[in-house]
Amino acid sequence: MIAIETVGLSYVYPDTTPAFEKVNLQIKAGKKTAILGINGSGKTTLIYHFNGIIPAQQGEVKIHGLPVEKAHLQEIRKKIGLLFDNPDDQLFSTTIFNDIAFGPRNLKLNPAEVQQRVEKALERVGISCLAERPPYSLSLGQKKRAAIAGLLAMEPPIFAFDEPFSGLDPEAASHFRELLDRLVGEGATLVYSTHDVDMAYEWADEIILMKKGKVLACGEYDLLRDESILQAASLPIPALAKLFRDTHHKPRSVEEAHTLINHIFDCKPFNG
Ligand SMILES: Nc1ncnc2c1ncn2[C@@H]1O[C@H](COP(=O)(O)OP(=O)(O)OP(=O)(O)O)[C@@H](O)[C@H]1O
Repeated sequence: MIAIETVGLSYVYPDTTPAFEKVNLQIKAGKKTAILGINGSGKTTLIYHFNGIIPAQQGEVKIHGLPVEKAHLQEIRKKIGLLFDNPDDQLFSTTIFNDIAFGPRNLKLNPAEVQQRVEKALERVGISCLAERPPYSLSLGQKKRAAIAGLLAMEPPIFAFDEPFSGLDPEAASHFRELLDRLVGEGATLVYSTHDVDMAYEWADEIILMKKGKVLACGEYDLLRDESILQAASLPIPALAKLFRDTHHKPRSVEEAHTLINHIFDCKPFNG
């Protein structure tokens, strides 16, 4: 099943800067898809098209087959939750609780259900103790968690994240990844933008590689073992792909590489 589809999608900013041109994509449901590219590739502008924050100028976007257009925006925003790179763009209420409750209240859910969704979302991102704090008083990582809780409370089947791990410390990033993995395990679709090839290699099922507003390649994560494609995108080959380049092994995490190396050294004593 296709979660997000774009056909011939192009966008030029009002000052005539082109963001991307004729983008044709199919993002699979239930997968983690990384939109990978250097700065200015068009990743953010593309993601903002997914829920209609930026309306399509040319071409179209469909979410679960439903065109993203004004008449469907309410329905579209139930289907896809979008996280901005900067959580300050997403948090605007007097308290974190009210912020997270904003979406469910808009859905006209009864107060008990709103309360239950907010509490569950706060708990999932580990910030229940911050419910009554005003957003401005939180650290960046805490704000990011609060913004994510706002999406979780809407229970959409698709999540789109612009640079989800920027500004998070390693522990917070790791918790966030675990949370997102759980969501995907429960059937959610995840699409995120990044310029981090190592992260995309380790933590994406599918890759969309962009540069200067063009999609250079789409495919499974091991597309990132292809040095010529990465060169065209002005990106380096992932460290693990480089380390195991001349072997048939494809470890995707340091832990997997560690296990593999131990196994190799157990079999053949190391004399170096
Ligand atoms: N508000 C704007 N007005 C004019 N041009 C813009 C605007 N926002 C982005 N652009 C331009 O559109 C192009 C794509 O930008 P975009 O932010 O979508 O890329 P990106 O891949 O997300 O970059 P980054 O990794 O730096 O966030 C760039 O050339 C950028 O300068």
